[in-house]
Amino acid sequence: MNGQLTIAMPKGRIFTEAVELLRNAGFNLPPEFDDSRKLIIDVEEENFRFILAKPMDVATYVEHGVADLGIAGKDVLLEEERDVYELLDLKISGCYLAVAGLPDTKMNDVAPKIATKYPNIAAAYFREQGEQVEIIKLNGSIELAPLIGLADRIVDIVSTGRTLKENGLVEYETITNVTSRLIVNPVSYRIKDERISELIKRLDKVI
Ligand SMILES: Nc1ncnc2c1ncn2[C@@H]1O[C@H](COP(=O)(O)OP(=O)(O)OP(=O)(O)O)[C@@H](O)[C@H]1O
Ligand SMILES: O=P(O)(O)OC[C@H]1O[C@H](OP(=O)(O)OP(=O)(O)O)[C@H](O)[C@@H]1O
Repeated sequence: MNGQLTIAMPKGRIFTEAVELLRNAGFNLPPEFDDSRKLIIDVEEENFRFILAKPMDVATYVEHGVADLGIAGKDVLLEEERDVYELLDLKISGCYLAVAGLPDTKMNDVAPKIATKYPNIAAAYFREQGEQVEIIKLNGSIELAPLIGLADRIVDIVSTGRTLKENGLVEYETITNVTSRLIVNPVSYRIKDERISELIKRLDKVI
C-alpha cells in the first residue's frame, strides 16, 4: 500500500451508479454518499479521499494531479482530450452521441449550423464527413436550437430518446457510444501503482 488515493467523482447522473459500483466492489462508502452537500468526503477506513466535481471538470482535476483517479463520461474525455490514462470502461451511465434535427429537413448548403455542448466532437465529426459547418456552443437545452431556428442540426447525448421525441426531433446519425471510464493521472499511476492495481482488480470483478 502506498498512501491515500484521491478520486474525483462526477456529481449528477453518473454519481449514484458510480457509488453503487464501488460498494459492489466491497468498498465501504458511508451514508454521506447518499445525501450530502459536501464536496470532499474522506473515507479513512479505505484510505480514500473523494472530491465531488462537475462531470465536465473531472478530467481537469486528474490531469493537474490534485486527484489521482476520476470517473468521467467518454463524451467528456473525447471533448476535452486531457492528459490522463483511461484504465477501465465501467459500463455505467450508458448513452450515445448523435446528430439530430427536425424530420425531413436538409442541412443548409452553405455553412449549416450545428448547436452542441460538444464543439470539438462535433467539429471533428463533420470534418471527417467532409462537411463544412458552423458550430454553435450551447450549455444545455440543446434540442431547443433547431426548434427556434438557431441551428440546422444538433450534436447531443441521447439516452432514452425521450427528449428528442417530445420535441419532435429525429436522429440522423450516431456518432459514438458513451459509458463512464476510470481515468488516472500518469504520475499517480506510476507512484501509486499497487493501490491502483488493487482498485482496478476489485472493480473489474463487478463490472
Ligand atoms: N441522458 C443523458 N444526458 C446527459 N448525459 C448523460 C446521459 N446519460 C448518461 N450521461 C452521462 O452523464 C454525464 C453528464 O452527467 P450530468 O447530466 O449529471 O451532468 P451535466 O449535464 O454535464 O451537468 P450540468 O447539466 O449540471 O452542467 C455525461 O458526461 C454522460 O457521460
Ligand atoms: O434521451 P434522453 O433520455 O431524453 O436524454 C437525453 C437528454 O438528456 C440530456 O439533457 P439534460 O437532462 O442533461 O439537460 P440539459 O438540457 O441541461 O443538458 C441531453 O443533453 C439530452 O437533452
